Amino acid sequence: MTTTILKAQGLGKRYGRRWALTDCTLDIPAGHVVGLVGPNGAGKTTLLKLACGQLAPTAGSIEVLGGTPGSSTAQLARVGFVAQNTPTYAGLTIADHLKLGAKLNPGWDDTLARERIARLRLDPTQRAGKLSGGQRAQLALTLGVAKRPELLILDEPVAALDPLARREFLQGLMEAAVEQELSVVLSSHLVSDLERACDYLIVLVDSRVRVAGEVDELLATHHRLTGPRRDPARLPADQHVITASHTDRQTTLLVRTDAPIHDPSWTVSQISLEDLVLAYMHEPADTGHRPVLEVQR
Ligand SMILES: Nc1ncnc2c1ncn2[C@@H]1O[C@H](COP(=O)(O)OP(=O)(O)OP(=O)(O)O)[C@@H](O)[C@H]1O
Repeated sequence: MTTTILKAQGLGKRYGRRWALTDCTLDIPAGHVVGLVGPNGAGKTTLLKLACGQLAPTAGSIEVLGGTPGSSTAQLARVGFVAQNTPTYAGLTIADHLKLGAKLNPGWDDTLARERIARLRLDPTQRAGKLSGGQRAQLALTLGVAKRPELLILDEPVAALDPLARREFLQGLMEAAVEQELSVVLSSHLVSDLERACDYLIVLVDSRVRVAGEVDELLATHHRLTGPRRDPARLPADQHVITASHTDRQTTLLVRTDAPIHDPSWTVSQISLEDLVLAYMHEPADTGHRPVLEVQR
């Protein structure tokens, strides 16, 4: 079993003169449910399509499960891809989709597919065009997991679903990940969904990776500091300021540091995953150790 599911080095993709992804360097370990988050147009779909071999890089390199994406039938069989809007064939029944899955995928697990459809109480004779958005997404997920890939990639699979359908979909995804020892990468705009489903996070903004790592580790190394007003540039060198906001008398910082914060003038508080994602979404690409979001109140 490969220990790295995705390794990108200086990866870039250009459409005409416009870069959709720039200088992307990533090393994602196996065994995680990885959340890829970022605003519209950040490059998420581009990265996911590069990972499954639907696009070829313009610059740099990408390896998935130790191989070149889309380079062989064997490589294609190891990676499942559920595209945006969970596409299915409207005129085909659920049973037809399973037959097609069996025909196209050498590792197809028909028992798993049928059991999953039964568990979801879906009627195999129903045409996909007559399913609800949530049911269609579940069908697409079933096709993805029954292929028995080592890595399943999903591009905004829950975007069109209501909160209950989203929860059921993510529950099914997490169960499949555990039961089948499957690594998963999914993109979403909804941090609350990522919080529930993911244990590894990548924030992509303006075609660049801003932060990537295990959720627990990211939350343990990012802190909100509140205290008397001060210049963030004078913080210890190991405290990297992600955002800074000030009132006349008070400064609030979101900092990243591996070391404990001893300065008694700060009140240190934990941050949520949403705080972390929003902070990095504000961070411009070329930051060093200087404060990156200055807000005057
Ligand atoms: N086929 C294409 N031709 C030209 N430009 C493209 C093409 N596909 C994507 N782009 C551009 O590349 C950038 C990244 O697009 P991408 O679809 O990867 O972003 P995204 O993060 O998935 O966005 P969203 O959240 O809206 O789905 C965007 O500026 C987009 O306009």
